[in-house]
Amino acid sequence: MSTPAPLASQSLAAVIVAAGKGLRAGQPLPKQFALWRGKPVLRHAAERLRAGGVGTLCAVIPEGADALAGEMLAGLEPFTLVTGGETRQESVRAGLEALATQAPDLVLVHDAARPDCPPEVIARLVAALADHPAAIPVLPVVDSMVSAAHDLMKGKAEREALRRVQTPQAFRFADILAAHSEWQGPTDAGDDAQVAHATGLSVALVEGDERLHKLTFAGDFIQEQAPMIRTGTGYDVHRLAEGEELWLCGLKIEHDKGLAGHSDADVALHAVVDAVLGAAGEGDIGLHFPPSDPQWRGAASGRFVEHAVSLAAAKGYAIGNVDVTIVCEAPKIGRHRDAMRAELARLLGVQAERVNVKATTTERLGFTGRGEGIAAQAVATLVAN
Ligand SMILES: Nc1ccn([C@@H]2O[C@H](COP(=O)(O)OP(=O)(O)OP(=O)(O)O)[C@@H](O)[C@H]2O)c(=O)n1
Ligand SMILES: C[C@](O)(CO)[C@H](O)COP(=O)(O)O
Repeated sequence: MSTPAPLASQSLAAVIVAAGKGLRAGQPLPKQFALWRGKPVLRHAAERLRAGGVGTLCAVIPEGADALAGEMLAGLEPFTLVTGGETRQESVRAGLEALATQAPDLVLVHDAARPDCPPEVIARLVAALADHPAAIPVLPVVDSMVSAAHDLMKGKAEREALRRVQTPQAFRFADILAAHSEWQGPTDAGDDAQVAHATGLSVALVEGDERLHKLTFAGDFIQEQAPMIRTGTGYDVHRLAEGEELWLCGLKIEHDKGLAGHSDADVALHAVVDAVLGAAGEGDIGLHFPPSDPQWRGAASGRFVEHAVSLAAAKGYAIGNVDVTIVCEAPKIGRHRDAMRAELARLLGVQAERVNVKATTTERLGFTGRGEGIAAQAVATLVAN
């Protein structure tokens, strides 16, 4: 077994197996090349791995599919294309052998047919490799289980001892390459964890994610047709306090008080971030940038906007338009409106024409009326690429 170096300094590559026939999915093309949420399944899988920190990608594809796969992966260089085998196991081995000249420290082996890989799963897998040569994402079984003899129940199966296994599966590269090379059994192992385990490697189990669902049947494609347009709303409030800076829509505004908060407390950008995350189905700002995390202390909220836009882009969506309303008695927003609009558009990566900044007072009523705080609400639409 290879000795691990500190994880941060280790190179991470991925083998994406995309050489199957996809017969059960019944798509006009093998399922990994079919469109899902507006983009080819293989493209989604590759983009999500990149977003999770993967460097070199090796896509294992059917014979003769180089041009098609190359077009689908354009812009995601560096990647290599390798011809797969009759079974998934043979395809994985071909991918690992193709990576051998680069000898990455760590490798993820991933089904192209699982297009939505959350970066946090990759983080959990890589962290587990500090203590184990292999790590796989698993989920609990929620239905009761039986063993079967044809169409008759044979006996009860112990659900508590079972897990559903997903990909990506993570390995120290030298170990999994050796395990595949040493394998003497039939070449239809269910997955690479089985190959690793059979050669004596310990395999850590980390929490998987339902988003890693494997596209298998025609229904997976019918139900997953992406809406062309998605909408999200955001709302945020921060307290006005003396001695604080006032940041609104990414601009520092001169005022006798500023907004208090863990980051720069830009209440308008926070509302926009929540609107974009909401439209993308990616939770909220607290999930991605927890106030308990010291790295976000004093952070410029523009970073949060850019991250939300990148998450939407990874799902195949671009900003349609964003409309934000700032609710305060003072300062007066009107004279800053054009600059705010321009800066917000820059952060969102769109023309200013797609952005609108409004302001209102609450007629001196409530906390905004008394000048105790500023509120903001936003609406964002996303359009499928
Ligand atoms: N010889 C093979 C078989 C499968 N795979 C890949 O392994 C993953 C998981 O396999 P599965 O979902 O079973 O895909 P298919 O074998 O293509 O599906 P089917 O059994 O419906 O034909 C898929 O990304 C598939 O492309 C592969 O690279 N090489
Ligand atoms: C690798 C795998 O996706 C882990 O769950 C699974 O074993 C693939 O099985 P399939 O029969 O090739 O769909």
